[in-house]
Amino acid sequence: MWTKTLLIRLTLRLREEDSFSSCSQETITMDPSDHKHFTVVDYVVFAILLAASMGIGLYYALSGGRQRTTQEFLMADRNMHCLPVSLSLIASFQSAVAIIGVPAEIYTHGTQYWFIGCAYFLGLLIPAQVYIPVFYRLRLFSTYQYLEMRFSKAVRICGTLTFICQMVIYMGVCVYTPAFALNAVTGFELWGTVLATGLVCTLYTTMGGLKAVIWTDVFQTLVMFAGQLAVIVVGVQKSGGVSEVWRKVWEGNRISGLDLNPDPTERHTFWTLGVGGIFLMLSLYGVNQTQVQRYLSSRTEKEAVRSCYMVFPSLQLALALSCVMGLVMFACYCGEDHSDKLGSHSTDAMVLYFVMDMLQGLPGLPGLFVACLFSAALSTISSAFNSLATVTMEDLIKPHFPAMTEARAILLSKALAMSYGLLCLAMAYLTHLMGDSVLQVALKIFGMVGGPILGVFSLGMFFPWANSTGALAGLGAGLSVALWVGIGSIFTRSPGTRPPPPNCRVDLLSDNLTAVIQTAISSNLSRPTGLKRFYSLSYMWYSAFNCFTVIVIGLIISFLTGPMKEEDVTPGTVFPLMGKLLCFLPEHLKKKLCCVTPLGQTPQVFWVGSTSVAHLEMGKCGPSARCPRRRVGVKRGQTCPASEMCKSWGETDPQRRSGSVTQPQRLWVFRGSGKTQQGPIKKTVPVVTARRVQKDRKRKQFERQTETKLEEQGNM
Ligand SMILES: CC(C)(CO)[C@@H](O)C(=O)NCCC(=O)O
Ligand code: NA
Repeated sequence: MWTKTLLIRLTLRLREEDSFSSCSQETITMDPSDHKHFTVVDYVVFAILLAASMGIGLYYALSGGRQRTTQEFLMADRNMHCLPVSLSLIASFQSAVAIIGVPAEIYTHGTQYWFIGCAYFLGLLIPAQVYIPVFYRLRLFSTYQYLEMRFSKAVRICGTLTFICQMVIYMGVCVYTPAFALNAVTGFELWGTVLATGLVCTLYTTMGGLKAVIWTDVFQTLVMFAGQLAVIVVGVQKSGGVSEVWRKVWEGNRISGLDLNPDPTERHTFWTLGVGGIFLMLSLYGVNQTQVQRYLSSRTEKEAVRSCYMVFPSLQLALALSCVMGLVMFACYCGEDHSDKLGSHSTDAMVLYFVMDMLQGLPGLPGLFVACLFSAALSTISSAFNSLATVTMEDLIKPHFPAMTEARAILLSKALAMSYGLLCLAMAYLTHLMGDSVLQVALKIFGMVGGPILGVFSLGMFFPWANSTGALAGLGAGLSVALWVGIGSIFTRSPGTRPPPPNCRVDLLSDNLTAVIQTAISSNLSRPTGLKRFYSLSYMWYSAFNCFTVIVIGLIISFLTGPMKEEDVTPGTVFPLMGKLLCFLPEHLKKKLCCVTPLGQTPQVFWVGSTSVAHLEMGKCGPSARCPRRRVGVKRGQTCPASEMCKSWGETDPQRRSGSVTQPQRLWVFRGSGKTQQGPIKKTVPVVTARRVQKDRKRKQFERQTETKLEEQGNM
């Protein structure tokens, strides 16, 4: 295999000669000791970013419901549109790590990483079609509530703790990256920057709740794109235009073809990126609380699904921008080693060096790029803080203190956001000690800790036989194997010397050839075997591998300890995957094979006046409603036994039971399957303002229908 590549490269080499990059000769005029690229304009641009973010936080702290309910603070009143939600979804996992790490990856290893874009198709389609409908219809507060409904409290707590670990470690990398890069290049105080980032972020997250987090995300995502675009435009211009950049990256062999090598230890191939990447995407966009919280804050399920689809183009754009930036950097810097000027061997730091090099002398642009880095970081950190506060509150604290007042709960949520902020600063220090490429560190964390979490959710959602013991054992096994491989990989990593900076032309130095052949031969000879081979599994497979470990162990233990029956599983928690895949089979066969119970329908939200409530209490179903409890033979608009209605609805709204409702009320009514989820319908959301009522034409029409129908029924 390698000999073939070598031959091709050799031919390339022999064909070409001469020339050095013109770009680098022109532009590297920077004095290595000169670390100050910031003019007053730059500081102003950067200050505007921070001020605007704080402003948005303040706005939501003082407007609307003033963040006095957890429903508003953590769920944005479940009233968001898809556009802000989708921009906020990309912002969650697109941090300074990607802005700096992806160009560094492309610069050193070529465009192979770009194939991760292929994983976005299924990686977003599956969440939209499978995970979002399940979570949304259960009307959860936190994803981990799902684990309790499907399995047990213990699974929920273990899931929550795993998630907290994942996010806190990831936060460390996120806080550290921009601070580290800035320090290396502009001489910004490292720990001062880390502290400032943490502080600003904690403040606006704490003040403005999820609404502020989502709207600052929108603003920050736009700043992020603008900063990257600025670097690319200026960089291309300085290196002599698009065709010149293309010529250089082509000659430098940076454009990678589709690598179909099936070897799972190969770091980046189409299979590791395009297929392993799907599982990475599922763990991030399907079951990660940060994202699920955004889906749940959407006003309807359709809107949530739409926002997930809308992530696709923006994520492709983000990926393309950072890859192109890496290529432009190559066109300018190939064959040069700037590590002595930087005092650091990290390619990550070199990316920032390149940016500042390009943008110097253009007042405002260095400021814009630093704003871009911080936007990316802040949007990720704020989302993570908010989600951490949510799970700690909903999954760890509230279940043990059910009588806590709302005011107390909100105070505690804020205190939590604050203390997680401090914890992340500590984690930033840990990253500082690790010294790997930041992109790889972040993606490894997602795979090692996120993979097992994805496994538990998938086990519950697709396999009705899985029981609580199986889930716990599976999660434990998944995490252990993940740690084993992850830590093993650190220790078996070949200590080898740092690779030289990539050459402009693969043919430039003929004496390099011997070196290349030698490395190729030695790497071929020292091909890892046995356990070492297991340790050298590509980190892009971590998510998939760990997810499957959880599922396999989970199923084995479940079958050993007594599998669950489909009837015993909480309705709406199992996705009828087999039923959908085997739709061509006759009904009785499908029933035998399990997994045919459809998901519950989205609760139909409608408003009823006091009259209709009275009627409902007397035992009339709403026009499009079925009995909330399964009743055989009850059809649309028919009367169902009063005892059933009052029992189930009385439980959900004590106010209505006492008959004191005078204003329109919102009710959740389930249509379709006839099964109701008792669990999640804990709260009815009271009182809509008169203006909103007028605005919503459809609802009014529905109300009118309700009234006439009920009058008719009353007259009968
Ligand atoms: C999560 C993906 C892979 C999604 O494209 C990408 O945004 C990425 O590589 N992120 C790295 C982690 C970060 O930017 O914080
Ligand atoms: Na971000």
